[in-house]
Amino acid sequence: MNPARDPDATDRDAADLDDDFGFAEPSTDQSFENALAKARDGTRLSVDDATELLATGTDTEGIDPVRKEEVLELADRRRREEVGDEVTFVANLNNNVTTACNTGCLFCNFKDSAHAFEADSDADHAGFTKTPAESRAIVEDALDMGVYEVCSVSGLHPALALNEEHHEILRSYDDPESAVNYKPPERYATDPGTYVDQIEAMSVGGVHVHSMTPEEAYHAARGTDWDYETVYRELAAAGLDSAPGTAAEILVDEVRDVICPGKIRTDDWVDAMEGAMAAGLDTTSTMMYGHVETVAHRAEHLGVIRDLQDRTGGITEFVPLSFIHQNTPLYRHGVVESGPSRDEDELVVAVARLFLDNVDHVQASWVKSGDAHGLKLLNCGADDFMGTILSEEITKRAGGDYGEFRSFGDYVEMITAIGRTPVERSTDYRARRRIDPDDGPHGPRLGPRADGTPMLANRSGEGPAPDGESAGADD
Ligand SMILES: C[S@@+](CC[C@H](N)C(=O)[O-])C[C@H]1O[C@@H](n2cnc3c(N)ncnc32)[C@H](O)[C@@H]1O
Ligand SMILES: Nc1c(NC[C@H](O)[C@H](O)[C@H](O)CO)[nH]c(=O)[nH]c1=O
Ligand SMILES: N[C@@H](Cc1ccc(O)cc1)C(=O)O
Ligand code: SF4
Repeated sequence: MNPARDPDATDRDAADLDDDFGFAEPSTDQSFENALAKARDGTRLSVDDATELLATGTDTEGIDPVRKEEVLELADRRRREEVGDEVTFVANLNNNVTTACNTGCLFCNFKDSAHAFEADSDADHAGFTKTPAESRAIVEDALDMGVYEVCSVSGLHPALALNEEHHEILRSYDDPESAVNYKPPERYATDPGTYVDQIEAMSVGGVHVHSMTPEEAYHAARGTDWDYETVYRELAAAGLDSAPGTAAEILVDEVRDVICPGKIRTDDWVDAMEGAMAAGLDTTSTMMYGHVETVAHRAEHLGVIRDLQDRTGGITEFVPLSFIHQNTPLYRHGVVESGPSRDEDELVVAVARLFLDNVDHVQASWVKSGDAHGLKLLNCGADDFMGTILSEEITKRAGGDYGEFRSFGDYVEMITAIGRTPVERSTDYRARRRIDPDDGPHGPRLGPRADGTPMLANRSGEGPAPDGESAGADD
């Protein structure tokens, strides 16, 4: 066990942490000024350049406010040159299938110990497992509200297998629980079905199914010799349209060893993403930052994503995920004192825009940052403001309280308030609809059943939820 993951650690300051983790202090042979000049000229940035920009110079402690503004301004200009003044968002729904997971990531409070879900368990848990039929009903309901996409990411439930053949393989192990993290569905109070069952259930009425992260694809292949392309092809045949690039966290193994020792390593994550794209799926890419990593790790992570995109071209967007700390093991055990500062959020968005010259879209998240700061991030290089989502469990359980829903009316008001043009998009950004702010009331039109009716308007007595209040589907 890594001594850095001392569960009794308390009240350590950042300097101690650096020592404890044994991470090198960021320093490069590049200067901030040179890196900035390269960004200004549009020269492709190196990982060292990105480190300097993220640090506003590794030669000084902390973030220099004047240098930060220089980086943000360049990124905002680059955004305008590359994608213009439109701000996109998607009419979508989150449908997490299960919170049962034994992977033990220390930044995550979404998961519940899978033992608590067993039929004969007395343990209390606040989580859930949905059957395929329940998933279908939730998606059907959301289709009627006009959604284009269902985004589905879940815990690695021990009874989840790709398909029946996978169940047979997993069952055939001696001691499948410890050998391949498997327990048969009959041991649990609720059977989630197979991954294929869940995708088939959600793939209804022409909705776009965005699901199966690299970590889930690993789980869907565990104990077999199937490669990722084979797994994703099977899922695509069941109706999967694209894969979320979460489970990326920080794509540097010395950081993964600390925050998610049970997860796949960086090379495996990259393999899974390549497998998804070889199977013809689009993907998104993410980085969850602001916990134990240094700016050099963030820069290296961006390097991994840019290289992957050079090889594949299938990444539609980059989604920075600001670490929400309040209820997580990392914070409760005193390993970190907080998530990232707003300055860090702004610099991550800006440097992503400048460094990822082959990824068109950078997302700002109202779930992670709230409306006001989310809008600020749209002036630091971001051009997408995520989606309506209707339900949010990951950030909420981690302690975030910016709510679970934004209506088209909210979006139009926010985006026009910063002088930009609101645009409804498809998941892959190929379908785009500019919205005339004066032509309200606003609702989705790209979804297979969308007719412009405001979302939630056809639900009795329910209006859009104000900030901080739940408007999502019940789990
Ligand atoms: C909760 S997992 C669910 C899917 C699957 N189990 C996996 O790990 O890919 C999805 C992603 O949520 C993000 N996440 C989890 N906890 C978070 C937190 N406290 N703050 C910000 N993002 C978080 C992580 O990037 C993680 O990969
Ligand atoms: N940034 C967050 C997202 N982003 C995902 C988008 O809503 C959408 O699924 C994607 O852009 C593909 O079209 N989702 C969350 O649940 N939480 C976030 O913080
Ligand atoms: N990153 C995923 C979706 C996602 C993001 C953050 C989360 O906490 C959960 C899911 C995507 O856009 O493809
Ligand atoms: S991040 Fe995903 S794999 Fe890790 S504990 Fe949470 S749900 Fe499980």
